[in-house]
Amino acid sequence: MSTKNPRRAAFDILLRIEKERSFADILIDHELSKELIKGADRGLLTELVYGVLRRQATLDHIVGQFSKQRPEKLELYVRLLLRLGIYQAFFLDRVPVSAAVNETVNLAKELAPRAAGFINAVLRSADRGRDGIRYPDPAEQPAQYLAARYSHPQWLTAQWLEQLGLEDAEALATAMAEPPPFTIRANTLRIGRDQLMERLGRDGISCTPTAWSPDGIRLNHSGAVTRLAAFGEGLFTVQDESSQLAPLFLTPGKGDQVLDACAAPGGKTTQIAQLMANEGDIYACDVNQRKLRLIRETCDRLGIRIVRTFTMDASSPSNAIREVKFDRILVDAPCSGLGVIRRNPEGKWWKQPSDLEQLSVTQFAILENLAEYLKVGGTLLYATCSTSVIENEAVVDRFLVRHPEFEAEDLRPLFPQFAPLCTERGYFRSWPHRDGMDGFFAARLRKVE
Ligand SMILES: C[S@@+](CC[C@H](N)C(=O)[O-])C[C@H]1O[C@@H](n2cnc3c(N)ncnc32)[C@H](O)[C@@H]1O
Repeated sequence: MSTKNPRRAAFDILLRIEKERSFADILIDHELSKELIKGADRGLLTELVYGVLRRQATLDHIVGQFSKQRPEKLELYVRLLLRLGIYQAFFLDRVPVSAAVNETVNLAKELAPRAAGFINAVLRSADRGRDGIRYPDPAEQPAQYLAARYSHPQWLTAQWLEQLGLEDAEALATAMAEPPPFTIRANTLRIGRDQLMERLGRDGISCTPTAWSPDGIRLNHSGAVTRLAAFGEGLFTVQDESSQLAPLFLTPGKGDQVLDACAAPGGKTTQIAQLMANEGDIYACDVNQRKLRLIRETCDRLGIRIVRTFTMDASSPSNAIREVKFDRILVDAPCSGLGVIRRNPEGKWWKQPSDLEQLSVTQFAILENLAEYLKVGGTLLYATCSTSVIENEAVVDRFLVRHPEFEAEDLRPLFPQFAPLCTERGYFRSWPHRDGMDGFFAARLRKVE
């Protein structure tokens, strides 16, 4: 049976991401499903694609030191081949440098024959000169330094510096360039966390309990967990620890009427159902009708019966919820995803600072629209997986000014166990480098009159 070179497959995927803005996970899954890449090469393909996307700016910076032409002026094929070669030679212990260079040059002979000599020369001189690579001076040009050294857009490193200062921003930049942890949540409607860990252990999966989430389990590998029998039996779902904390701050109770306004694919919807012991009503809505199927599938798998799904634009009035006053509303808002860029590294290169302002307009419109659907005394939780103040505190502040019937509740006295994860203003904000989970924000707003 024929096989495919994983480096060639990685090149093809990176090319499509550059040209079409396709998502890496979908392209990798598609390639692997063809079963033309075997054994350890399957892991190598994933590592090459994600590694190059995560380290792209650093790889270009290194190329720039050994090429007369600036990396952004190079032909796309040549730039991608050099990124692949430098990534293997500098960041992959499992590939000897000689193999990294030779394999890349062989690929170049096939894909960009006229540039094969140039690629060979750059890779070999980069290897010889690896100890002399220079980066911008962190004291003089901290944003440029973090951007080149840890491979992030410079406007983003500038934002981190403003929020955290150099030392902390450097720790964040380091964490954001690493692969993320792989975390699941036990479906406590069917099994306790300890029991599930025992079961996973018997299946040969090594794991540890999460530090903060009571139902979270961190797996020490990210293999195909959805193929495990325990997944099919609905004993767990995949969800980052930060995302597992948001529903806890909402405190939904048995028998409540709950609106999950931006619900797909349903990670938090199903956790809310768990917290309600599968009793009450959850209206799970999303503007994207196709994604509602994912919520229903997960509910079926986890044995959740109290969720009804609707297509709804949460930023404008809807007939679907016209008659209802809710005890709890979750707004897990559409956002930039700046807190999860290590999971979707391709996305960080597509975002612009102006996106944050635009998103904040939608986020505010969703809050404004949903305010009236909450009962007096009820709680609305506003959450994002963004680290940006523009999408978080600024949206909440603006909402509170316009809606004096709401007040922000300080999470620290209500949840003393999570106080170390809260900001000075009593909002939840997690950071990958400090807390070992994704970057996340949540504000608990109570309707007082
Ligand atoms: C952060 S994701 C939600 C994740 C989900 N809560 C979970 O835990 O699995 C944001 C969702 O908001 C949806 N969305 C975007 N704009 C919306 C709008 N105007 N009204 C309702 N949903 C919207 C997107 O389709 C996306 O599924």
